[in-house]
Amino acid sequence: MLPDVRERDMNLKEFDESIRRVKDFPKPGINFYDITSILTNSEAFGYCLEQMNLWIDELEVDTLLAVEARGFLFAAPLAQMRKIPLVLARKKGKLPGKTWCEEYSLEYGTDVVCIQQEDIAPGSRVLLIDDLIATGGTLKATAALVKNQARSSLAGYAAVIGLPFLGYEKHLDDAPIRTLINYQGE
Ligand SMILES: O=P(O)(O)OC[C@H]1O[C@H](OP(=O)(O)OP(=O)(O)O)[C@H](O)[C@@H]1O
Ligand SMILES: Nc1ncnc2[nH]cnc12
Repeated sequence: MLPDVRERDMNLKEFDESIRRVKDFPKPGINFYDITSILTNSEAFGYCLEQMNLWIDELEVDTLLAVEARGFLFAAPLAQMRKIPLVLARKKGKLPGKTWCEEYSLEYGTDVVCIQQEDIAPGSRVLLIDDLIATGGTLKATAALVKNQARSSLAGYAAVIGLPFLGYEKHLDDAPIRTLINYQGE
């Protein structure tokens, strides 16, 4: 479902046009939604931050957790705007100190995501942020770290782009999902 767009914001067509598509990347058959073209368009980037900021209030969030690498770009300015902690979920081997890690499957492979044990205060209410949700595997694994290891609760899942035809809703059924734009197929 496409989101409502307030009149003073970008309209949905303009926002859609700000997202570059790259066919057959990183593998044949994948239609890649490239958010770097949002970052070079300050109106589009600002629209993302403004809308995500509303989700922080709506979902009563006190901590942001961003997924490597493209989730960082949206979560970092938001965390600073709202003066709330930003926790990084990174691929295995990138974070120093004690970590919790979880393996997951991707649309195009498998990977391992980790967070630092000291970074989330137990009892936090965490919004997970990424650029795009495809199968939901990345966010599901990250959510498991928040709930089972960090003993915190999940306020929701947030991303710029959703690809619901890849089935993420069935994997992320334990908290609200928020996306700015959804694509229904290739
Ligand atoms: O919903 P899923 O099927 O899990 O897929 C979505 C994930 O895939 C992409 O990241 P990728 O693993 O390509 O890493 P990158 O951001 O570091 O390039 C994207 O940025 C999401 O994190
Ligand atoms: N189709 C896609 N476009 C961009 N990032 C992705 N991550 C997983 N699938 C993707």
